[in-house]
Order: sequence, then structure tokens, then C-alpha cells
Amino acid sequence: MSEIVFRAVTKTFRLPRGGEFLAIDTTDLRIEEREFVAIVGPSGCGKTTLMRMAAGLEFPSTGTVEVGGKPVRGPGPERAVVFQQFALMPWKTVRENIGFGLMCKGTPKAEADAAIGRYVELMGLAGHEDSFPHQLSGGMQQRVAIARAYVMNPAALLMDEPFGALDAQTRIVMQEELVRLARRNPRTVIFITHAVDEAIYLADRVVVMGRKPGRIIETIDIKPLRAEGGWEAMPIEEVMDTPAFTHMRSRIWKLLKAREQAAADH
Ligand SMILES: Nc1ncnc2c1ncn2[C@@H]1O[C@H](COP(=O)(O)OP(=O)(O)OP(=O)(O)O)[C@@H](O)[C@H]1O
Repeated sequence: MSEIVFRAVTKTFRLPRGGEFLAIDTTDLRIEEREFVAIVGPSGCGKTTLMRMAAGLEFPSTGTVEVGGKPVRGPGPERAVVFQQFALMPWKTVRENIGFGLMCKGTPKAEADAAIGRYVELMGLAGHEDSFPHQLSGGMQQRVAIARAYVMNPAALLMDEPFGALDAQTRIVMQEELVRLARRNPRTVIFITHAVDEAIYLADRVVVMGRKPGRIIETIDIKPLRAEGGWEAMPIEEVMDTPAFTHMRSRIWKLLKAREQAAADH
């Protein structure tokens, strides 16, 4: 069981010069087991704060966050986090970086090697097992970070702008690969992004957030569109040209724009 449930969650930060700042206003969100949910919204709307609460790196001021029916009390191995900055260990090889968590867990070597080998293949890293991070491109480094998260077989994956530091072309390749990986190996995923296209392409459901204060303004089901449109079998650029996709993109942009206008008028 790995559903992630936010129940009446608020998050207030204490400001350095006194006073408080309401970063997240009362928020309810349920992410089903093996559901891939993308969260989009403008800078400062609280996307990272929500994810950090699921990761156990931050705690709600009021309300509860539960994963698999248990309150989150801190980080745990069943929830893997992937950040924009790849955070690889520069002195370790690709193989060692991917296998680090398994080693810490005491996984027998033969089992660990088999799991590492599987993700090296899946993430297109074959031939680079003995390279060090500085010998890899940004895209390759992020593949290592994603393999390192998946190899632990976590119930939930929490990804914060994982492709944010990549160039546009690499980003598209990574989006296609993540879709392939996520469909083959479904996990409960929270995926944070600024990119509306990326969210629609990857997710089963898109959560749209607004700011001042940070809150969910709408959640939109994408899964039926993907199924009806046969997106899985199509290259990403063709998916993004379909009327269903462009309509969804403009719907989400309108929501974001209207909310930003309301925040500016406030
Ligand atoms: N530790 C903190 N102390 C005070 N304020 C904070 C803290 N962490 C976040 N905030 C504030 O809470 C709000 C939400 O931040 P958060 O990083 O969650 O937004 P975000 O939507 O992820 O933004 P971005 O897209 O720019 O990463 C911001 O206004 C931010 O300045």
C-alpha cells in the first residue's frame, strides 16, 4: 500500500524578521497507489513544500500526510526522492552510485548486481557503468539518479523538477524514457514541474496549483485522454500535436493565468 494522502494540510513558515507566512492553505489530495500525479504551478505556490511533506523532510502545520495509511514521521526507504540537482557521489562510479542504497541495506552482492544491471539497461547506461559522474552529460547523470531511486524498489517516487536542469532535447528523451519506465514499473509518483506539456505527457492526473496562498485550484484526469488517443504508442512530438493535447495545454494555461491575475489583484 503506497497511496499518499494529504488531509486538510496547511503549512505556515516563520519569517526570519518575525510573523508568519501561509505557504499552503487547506489542501486535500489523494494520490492512489501506482498513480502518477504531476503538480504544476507558478514559482512559490508550494509544490516543493507539498512534496517535502510526503518525503518527511517537512511537516504540516495542521492536518496530516499519510503514505500507505501511516502518518509520515520522517524520510523512509519506501519513498525515493529525485531532485533537480542530481546529487550523485562524484567519487563513485555509475555502478556504485546506483548500488549505494542497496549496499547500505545489505542486499547480497549477486542480487544487487542483477538489480543494478537491470536499471543500467533500462536507463540506457550500458557501457558507462565504470564512468564517474563528471564524465557524463547532465542527461546521463539524471538517468543515474533515476536508476538509483528505482533500484531500491520504492513504493513511492517523489520527483522535484528532475528534468529542470536539462537542455530541451535531452529533456524530451528523458520524458519518453520515464514514461516507458513508469508504465513498465508503476509506482506511486509525485512529479513536480513548471512545464505544463511535461505534466500532461507524463501524468495520470495533473494537479494545478496557484499562489497567494498556495493551494490546489484544479485536478485534471489525463489517463482517459492518453488511453483514447493511443499516446503510449506515439512519439512525444506527435502526442503534443494532437487536438486533445493542445486543448488540455490551453485549458491548464488559462487556469494558471486566471489564478495569477486573481493573485495580482489581491
Ligand atoms: N523554510 C522556509 N521558510 C520560509 N519560507 C519558505 C520556506 N520554504 C519555502 N518557503 C516559502 O514557501 C513558498 C512555497 O515554496 P515552495 O518552494 O514550496 O514553492 P514552489 O512552488 O516549489 O516554487 P518553485 O517552483 O520556485 O520551486 C515560497 O513563497 C517560499 O518562499
